[in-house]
Amino acid sequence: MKVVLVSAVALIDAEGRILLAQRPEGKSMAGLWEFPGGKVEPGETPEAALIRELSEELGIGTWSSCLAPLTFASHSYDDFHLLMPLFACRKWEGIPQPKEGQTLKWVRANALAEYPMPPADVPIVPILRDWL
Ligand SMILES: Nc1nc2c([nH]c(=O)n2[C@@H]2O[C@H](COP(=O)(O)OP(=O)(O)OP(=O)(O)O)[C@@H](O)[C@H]2O)c(=O)[nH]1
Repeated sequence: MKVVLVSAVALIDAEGRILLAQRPEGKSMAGLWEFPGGKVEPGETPEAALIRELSEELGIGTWSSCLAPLTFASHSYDDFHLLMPLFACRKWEGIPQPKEGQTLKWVRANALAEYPMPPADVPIVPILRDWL
């Protein structure tokens, strides 16, 4: 089984809400809500991949020093095994914009369960809720 490393982040605003992005039509798992992030390229650190993805997907900037390791997902899909570190981040520059056709939503921790997420993300939700 191919292990795919994806770096993701819980961006947390001043009111303690978390940013979710809804996958657009035409992509795998369209309509599901996920944490911003994406695949780590060869030679890239998870932190660098996330900083790159946040710029590409949301048009915001952040720093490795502002990415705190929180938990991870390890989940077998049909065609690959996802290993996804999840960082927490409370500090960035700019305002998140949907630059890749996603829908963005700031969600309170206790409302996360109302947003259908990829199966890999489901065990993360209670961890995040307890931590916040
Ligand atoms: N960014 C992100 N990806 C996630 C989450 N949960 C989850 O299973 N994934 C999976 O991790 C992979 C992330 O890849 P990506 O963001 O770089 O690429 P992509 O959406 O174009 O994916 P694709 O290769 O399925 O079209 C996707 O297969 C996505 O479905 C999550 O919370 N955030």
